Amino acid sequence: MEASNDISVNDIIEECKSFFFAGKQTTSNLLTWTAVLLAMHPQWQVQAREEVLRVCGLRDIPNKDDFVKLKTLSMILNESLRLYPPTVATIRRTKVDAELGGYMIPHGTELLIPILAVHHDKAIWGNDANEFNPARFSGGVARAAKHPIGFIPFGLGVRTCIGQNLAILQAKLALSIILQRFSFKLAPTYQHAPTVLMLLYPQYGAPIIFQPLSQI
Ligand code: HEM
Repeated sequence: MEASNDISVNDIIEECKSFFFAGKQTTSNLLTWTAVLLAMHPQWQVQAREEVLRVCGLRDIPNKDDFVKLKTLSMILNESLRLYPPTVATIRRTKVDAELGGYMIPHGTELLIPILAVHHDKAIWGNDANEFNPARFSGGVARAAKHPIGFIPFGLGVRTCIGQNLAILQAKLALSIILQRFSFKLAPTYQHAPTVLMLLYPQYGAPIIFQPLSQI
């Protein structure tokens, strides 16, 4: 029997499941790590809050014109995605025999692209590769690393993440609203233990204490 090119109901259900998984945990993961990093580095939290208040005021939810002005927040999100990329690796399979960096890769070989390792490579990021320094992104993503594709939290090429703009938009929106209203710090029970369970998670959770700015 000839295979049908029609999209079945089952195909659509499977696509929806992919989008729910690919979209939800990754973005909430990004928000978690960014909150942890801002709690660990209060000077960046203050800078991010000052920017949000300057651009959006005390209560207004950022609109589409505001988003491009939130440069510090963009730098912070990029640095968070660099240090703690929710997706730690991606995979490619060669369709033909290929040569890559002087190596012959036979057709059908699976290659693991270690996003987490690339993001912590001192040859690409310098000696402070393991430190939180959003300022490295101040000249834009292209200038942050010594290699043009040193920053790949959303993968690369034709199969790059389809939801990356949505993820950044959601993260900026959520963080702006939080920064406008709360100051936050790590709870004494926080233990820093990034671990991979499909995605990169804080193994013992991320207990954070939020204090309304109105009470400070
Ligand atoms: C911080 C949030 C996110 C991160 C870190 C992330 C990361 C990634 C990565 C690394 C890939 C593999 C790309 C490659 O192999 O080159 C991917 C693929 C994908 N992502 Fe995301 N993603 C995020 C958010 C989202 C959102 C919000 C959606 C949808 C609403 C989404 C949907 C997808 C889909 C459908 C693919 C498969 C694309 C394809 O194979 O053509 N992702 N993502």
